Formats: sequence, C-alpha cells, structure tokens
Amino acid sequence: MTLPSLIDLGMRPFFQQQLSLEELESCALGRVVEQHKSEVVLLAGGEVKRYKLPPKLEVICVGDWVVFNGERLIRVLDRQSLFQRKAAGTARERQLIAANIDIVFIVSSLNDDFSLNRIERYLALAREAGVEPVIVLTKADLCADADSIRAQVQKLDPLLSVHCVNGLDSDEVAALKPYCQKGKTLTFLGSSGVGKSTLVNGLLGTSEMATGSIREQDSKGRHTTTYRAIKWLPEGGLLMDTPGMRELQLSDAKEGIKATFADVEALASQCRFADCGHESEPGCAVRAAIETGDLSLRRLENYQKLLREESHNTASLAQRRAKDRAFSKMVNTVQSQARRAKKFK
Ligand SMILES: Nc1nc2c(ncn2[C@@H]2O[C@H](COP(=O)(O)OP(=O)(O)OP(=O)(O)O)[C@@H](O)[C@H]2O)c(=O)[nH]1
Ligand SMILES: [Zn+2]
Repeated sequence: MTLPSLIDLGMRPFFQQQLSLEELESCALGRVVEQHKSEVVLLAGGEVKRYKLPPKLEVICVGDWVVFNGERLIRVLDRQSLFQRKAAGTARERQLIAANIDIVFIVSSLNDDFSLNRIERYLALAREAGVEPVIVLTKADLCADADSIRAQVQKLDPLLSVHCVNGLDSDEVAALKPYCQKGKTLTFLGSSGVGKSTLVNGLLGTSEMATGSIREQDSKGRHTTTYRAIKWLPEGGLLMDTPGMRELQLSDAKEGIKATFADVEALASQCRFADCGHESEPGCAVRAAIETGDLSLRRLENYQKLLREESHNTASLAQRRAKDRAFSKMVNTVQSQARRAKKFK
C-alpha cells in the first residue's frame, strides 16, 4: 500500500479539535508507528518523518498523535486510550505501551486452558486503558460445549461482544472483520498459545499489506519499508502489536477493576455497612446475591483477588520508588563529598 492518509491512520474529530488555530495554520499531524530510545517514526499523511525525541517529549508511544512543525516536534495530543505499565507515579517512570487503540481482542482458547478469571483480568486491563474489549474464544473445533462456555462469558457482561471461532478456519475468522474497518486501531491480549498469531494471519489473509510494509518515496525513488509494530488489515484497520502488551500488570488499575465488576460494586453499595467485607456481616447484599445465585462465588473471589493484587503491585511500586529516591540521594551525597574532597587535595 502507498502511504496511508490521516483518515486511514485513525484521525477523527477527537484529535483534530485539539489543535489551536495557530497550529492548524502552521503545523501538521502525524501518528507514531515506531518508537526507539531517542527517535520516533511518524506517518504523516503522505510522508514518513523521523524525529529525535526532545527530552520534554519522551513520554510518547506507538499510536500517539503528535503535532509537528517542519523539523520540530511540538506536542503529543490527548489520548483517547492508553495501555501503560505504571512503573511508578511519575510520568518519567511510566512505561507507555500503546496509545489510541480502539478495540482489543481478548483471546482465550476453549480447551483446558479456559478461565473466566483470566478473562476478567484482561477485561480490567482493557477497561483501565479505556479500550473496548471484544472476547474471542478460539479452538472452538476442539471443544464439545463451546456454546455453554460462551454463555458463561456473556454472563460476565451482557453488553460484551463474544465470538467463538476456529482460528484455522478463515470463514469463521471473518466474523471479526467488522471490527477491522478503516480508521480503527486494534490490538490483541491473551496468554501464550491461545491462537493470537493464528487469528492475525487469518485476518491478514494473503494480502501484500500482511507484512506491514508500505511504499514510500525517497530520493532514490520508491522503496518499501516495514514497521514492526503495525500491520494494515485488508479491511483498512490498523493492527498494533507491541511486545509490551504481554507485560501488562494490574497496578493503579482500580478503575478498570471497578468497571469490570460493576455488578459487584453495585451490590456492595447496598450492604448495611459501608466497609462490609462480604464475609458474615449482617445485611450483606453481596452474600445475599450469592445465596440466590445472582452472583457467583467465583466472581466475588476473583474481584477480591484482583483488588488485592492491584493494591499489592501499586504499593510495592511506591516502595521501590521511595527506595530508588533514597538510593540516588545517597549516590549524590557520596559524589558531592568526593568532589569536595578532591577540591581540597
Ligand atoms: N485446532 C485449533 N488450533 C488452533 C486454533 N487457533 C490456534 N491453533 C493452534 O494453536 C497453536 C498456538 O497458536 P498461536 O497462534 O501460535 O498462539 P499465540 O497466541 O500467537 O501464541 P504466542 O505467540 O505464544 O503468544 C498453533 O499450533 C495453532 O495452529 C484453533 O482455533 N483451533
Ligand atoms: Zn457485603
């Protein structure tokens, strides 16, 4: 494919409206398709641009929309969604993984490996990032009761899109194509071996875009470049595949967990005691729902487990950060003592 237009890349009013009049007149927009330690690569409607990252702009990642003026990067536009590892509280220590993703396919296989708990964990990550999840249950050909498992997943959230597919059958994978239209940015989440690459291959088909390569013009004429992190789907969607997606953790993800377990949260708000532990307290609406079968014990326990894990991760990150600060203070003190000692030699 030749260089995609801004619309192909996912430009929409949410981003456009952030530009000031002055920026509209003098600047241009580009989307980050590759990020290196000190350099980013942008596709900017008809051009490929490479920029050294100014120190102030280091908080940038694949998928970001940026404003540039000639040879200068100006700023990153507000994001519609963001997957990140909050390595610690400060912006500098955050690890951004992928920005402005529209849809995440949460992939789980229907064989022995199937786990509602794991799907809930991925849902919490998707909700925390602000990305619409679509559940894809693979290996339907290896499962005798795919429909009943699918119903269990649907029960997690009646509004959730859930698909059962045999990833090796292109006709079945075609059910996912409506999500992959022009201007949409997609990504995948799921454990190793569940069939993510198989789905990607199925969606890519045999088109030349499959390699993520685009033709660009340079001084020597046309040549083809491949971007590792992105692939164009035949329907026009943009598939982002950054290795960081595999390392996502539940830290600072309370909102995502709450959104995923909105039903449990709603019940808990009806408990007699505001700090109800949902154990044996009188007037516990959560336990009552478990007794009537409206809520499963599994779901309550997973909700509590994910919250514990989240606060443990968040606390240990805060601790590590404090330790790092103490360490660098110590290093600074030693260094300045050494410098002073040298001066007086
Ligand atoms: N029978 C059957 N096999 C499948 C299906 N989807 C994937 N497989 C097989 O499962 C194995 C793992 O699939 P991959 O697509 O490599 O899984 P992955 O999620 O990309 O794995 P990682 O690269 O480790 O993250 C391969 O041997 C696939 O052929 C399916 O729907 N049915
Ligand atoms: Zn309670």
